[in-house]
Amino acid sequence: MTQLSAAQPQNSPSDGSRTLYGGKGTRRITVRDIALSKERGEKWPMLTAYDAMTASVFDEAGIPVLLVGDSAGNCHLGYESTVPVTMDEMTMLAAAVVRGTRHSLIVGDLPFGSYQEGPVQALRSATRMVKEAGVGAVKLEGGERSHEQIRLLVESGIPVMAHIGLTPQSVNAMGYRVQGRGEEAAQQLLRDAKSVQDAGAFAVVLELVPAELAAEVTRTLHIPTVGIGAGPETDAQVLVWTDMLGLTSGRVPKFVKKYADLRAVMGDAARAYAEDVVGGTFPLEEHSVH
Ligand SMILES: Nc1nc(=O)c2c([nH]1)NC[C@@H]1CN(c3ccc(C(=O)N[C@@H](CCC(=O)O)C(=O)O)cc3)CN21
Ligand SMILES: CC(C)C(=O)C(=O)O
Ligand SMILES: [Mg+2]
Repeated sequence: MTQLSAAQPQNSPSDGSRTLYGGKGTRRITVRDIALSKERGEKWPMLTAYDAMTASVFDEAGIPVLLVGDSAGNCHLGYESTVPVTMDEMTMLAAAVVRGTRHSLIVGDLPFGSYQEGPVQALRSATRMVKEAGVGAVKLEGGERSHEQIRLLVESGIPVMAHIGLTPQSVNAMGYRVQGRGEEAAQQLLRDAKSVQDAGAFAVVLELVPAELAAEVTRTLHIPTVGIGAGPETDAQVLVWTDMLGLTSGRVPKFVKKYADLRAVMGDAARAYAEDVVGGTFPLEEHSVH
C-alpha cells in the first residue's frame, strides 16, 4: 500500500517512514514508524485520551501516539485506582478515541485481570481491543512476568507496548513507589526491559524509575523507551492528559508539568454561565429563535 501511494509525506525518508512529529503525513502513524524513529534519534510525545472529542484535539495538534490508558479509571470514571477498570469500559473508550482521530497511532491499555491468567487470555482480550475498538496496538504491564503474553500477541499480529517500573495495576502489592532504586532492583529492571524487547514489544513504558537507570535502559534497547517520571533521556515521554492540562482534582505526581489550568478555566466558565442564568442576562435576544 505505502509503496504504491502517490501521496507521500513531503519529509518522508526514503524508507517510506515519516517523522513522528511535525511531518506532513497523510496516513496514520504505524508501529513501523515508531521503530524507525529510534534510528533517527527522534524524540516523540505521547498523551493519554479517553474520549473522541479530546482525542481529536491531540490528533489535530500532531501528537503521534495516543494511549487509551486504564488511568481512565481514576481520571475519567471516578474510581480510586486503575484496578477496577474492565475490558467493557476500555473497549468503549478506545473505540471512541479511534473514531475521533485520523493521524495518531492509538494504543489500548489492557486492564487488570484481562491478561494475567496467561497468553491465551491476553490474546482473547487484545483481539477484542483490535476488532471492536480498532486500536493499532495494545499495552500491558509487566516485564519478565508478561513475556509469554507479549510473545503470543506479537506472533498473532498484534503490536504490543510493554510497561515496566511502577506498574499501577499492582498497587495493592507494590504501592506507588519509585522502582529500580539500588543495584538489585536496577538489575531486575534491565532484565525486564530486555525480556519485553526479546518477546517482540515495539516500545516500552518506563514509569517512575531513576533518570540514570532510564538512560541506561534507553541506550541498551533497540526499541524506543517511553518515560513517565523517568527523566529526560528516554526516547519518548508520556503524561496523563488531565494532569498536564490542570484538570485532575487534587494532587498530581511530582513528574507532571502543568501546561494549562483547565480546572480554573472550566470552573470560571460554569460560574459565569450560572450567574447569567440566575441574573437573567442569558439568553439574550441574539440567542433566541422566533
Ligand atoms: N492522574 C493520574 N496520573 C498518572 O500519572 C497516573 C494515574 N493517574 N493513574 C495511573 C498511574 C498511577 N501513577 C502514579 C500514581 C502515583 C504516583 C505517586 O504517588 N508518585 C509520588 C512519588 C512516590 C515516590 O517518590 O516514591 C510523587 O509525588 O510523584 C506516581 C504515579 C501514574 N499513573
Ligand atoms: C501512565 C500511562 C503510561 C498509563 O499506563 C495509563 O495512563 O494508564
Ligand atoms: Mg495504564
